[in-house]
Amino acid sequence: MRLDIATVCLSGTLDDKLAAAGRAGFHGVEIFENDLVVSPWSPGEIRQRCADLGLSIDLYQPFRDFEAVPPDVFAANLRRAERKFDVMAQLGADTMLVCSSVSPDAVDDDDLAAEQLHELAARAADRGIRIAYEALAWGRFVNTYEHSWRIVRRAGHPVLGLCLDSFHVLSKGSEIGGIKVIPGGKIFFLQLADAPRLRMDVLQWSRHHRLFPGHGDFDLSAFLGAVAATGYAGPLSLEVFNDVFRQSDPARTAVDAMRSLLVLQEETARRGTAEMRVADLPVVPAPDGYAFVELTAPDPAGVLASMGFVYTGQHDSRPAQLWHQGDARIVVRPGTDVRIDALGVATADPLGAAQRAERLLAPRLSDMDYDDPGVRAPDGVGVVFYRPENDWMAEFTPADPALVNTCGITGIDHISLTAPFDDFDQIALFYRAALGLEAEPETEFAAPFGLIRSRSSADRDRRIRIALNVAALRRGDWAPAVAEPQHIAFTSDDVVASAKAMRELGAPLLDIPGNYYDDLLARFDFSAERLKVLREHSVLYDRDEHGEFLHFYTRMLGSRVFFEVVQRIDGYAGYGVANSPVRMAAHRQFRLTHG
Ligand SMILES: O=C(O)c1ccc(O)c(O)c1
Ligand SMILES: [Mg+2]
Repeated sequence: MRLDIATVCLSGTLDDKLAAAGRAGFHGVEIFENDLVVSPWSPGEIRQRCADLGLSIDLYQPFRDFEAVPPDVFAANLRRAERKFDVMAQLGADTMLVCSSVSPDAVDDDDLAAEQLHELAARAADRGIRIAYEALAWGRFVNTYEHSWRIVRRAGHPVLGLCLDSFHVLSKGSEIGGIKVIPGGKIFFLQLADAPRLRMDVLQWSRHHRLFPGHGDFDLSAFLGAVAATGYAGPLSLEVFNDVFRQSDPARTAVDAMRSLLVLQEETARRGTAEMRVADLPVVPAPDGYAFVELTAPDPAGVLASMGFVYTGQHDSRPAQLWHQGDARIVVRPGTDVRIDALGVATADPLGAAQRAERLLAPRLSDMDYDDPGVRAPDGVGVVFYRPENDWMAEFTPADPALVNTCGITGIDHISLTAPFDDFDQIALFYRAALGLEAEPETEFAAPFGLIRSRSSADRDRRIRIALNVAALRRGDWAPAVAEPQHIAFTSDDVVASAKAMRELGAPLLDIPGNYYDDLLARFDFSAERLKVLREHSVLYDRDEHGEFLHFYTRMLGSRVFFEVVQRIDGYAGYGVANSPVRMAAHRQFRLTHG
């Protein structure tokens, strides 16, 4: 299917927007009138520019406040329309979007609306133009797709059809089953936007908070499935009004937008909509877990050894060391600060997985860095794919077996990354789509330096879990929060024993304040002995409907990375998010007292 984007989605002037859309691989655009009016290019030049970029102009919009008005206003509106048809002729655009009226001049009269739209369509037909009528969710009298369809049907003109916009339909909670009775040929245009569920005025919601598909809470694949079932064969066009995107690098936004459409098509097809031709995204087996996590660090040996890791080998061609404990493997390469460089993901089909991620517009990693196929995620973290049988370990020359002081770590539970506010949604969608993960419910918590949104995703078997937090914005000079913390959470079958063993080896564990334990006692009916053990070892606690969660943290290593050790009891499914503010405050306290 043709994949389009409205120029309103992207920041900049028309040349920035078109270049970004073209480069991201879109087939066509909706030209927003404002973008055209402020452009130094004539409509003919815009047409040429689009052609050079391989873009068609599939819609001109918006034409407002046209229908159901008194005769004098109607005459003026027709004159206005004729001037826009002139522009469209020069643009080579054949479809004009007419929004349902919000005008105080309009009257509540469907017959009059149909009659006037018929007249508009007759004039459009003379110019080879089609009219797509869209019910704005805040339209004065027409604000549901069902109502706009009744009027279009009553008008009965072949070049008058509907524009369906997922935001207007889903924001009102309309029944999407009704879409299936509309003949596909009468749907002239389809606009797609997601949004978070918010309780607010619908116009404000639409103008400020629309999102690309997969970033919000709407069931867009059900919506697209319903539209596809009508036989609609026109473009899938993104129309997202969003305060952040209006200011962001349009090239990056356009890539994010394209990725969201590819994922939406795939999901719609997977949910059984035969009409939806699948984007050629390779389908790959579920990941088998973390092969390893790669860190840059100046002096890894100290901390990893104090946590019971064993130095296992030196890479044959790169300055990288392999450390392991249980099934947790850490590759460390020397560098000035500590950061997570790459996730090694075990999969039965490494090449397919890398091709899928590449098709999702992630750049391929160079062979210089890794012998195996990998990509760079939008947050800069490498994702490298390996067969599960560990053949990648052959690249390391085994080290002399060191003194083994295991501290009970059995594997990697999850990776936690922090994304800048503006990129959070696209980074979350990328990891989910590239690795075949399912989104877990989004949470938010009040942390010392900001309200933090947190969203995790995991594969069905919970072998790969990625938790993503929004970075605190760090407004002004008051910026005490760690910029973009990252951490690796290891599993242990006995967290208290692990904490004890690590303390004995001198691991830099994080002390948790006494108030936290007093509060635990109030919230949970602990025995005095149990509480004493948790307090003594700075082990935190959480509980969900499945079971219990025990975990502890290290101090910050370098400027942004720390480790966690977790124990999930009876299928606890969360991440101890309730304890995150405690951890953040404790990291802050350590910085204050130890510099
Ligand atoms: O917010 C608006 O006015 C507006 C304009 C054009 C559209 O297609 C739309 O969905 C909303
Ligand atoms: Mg719209």
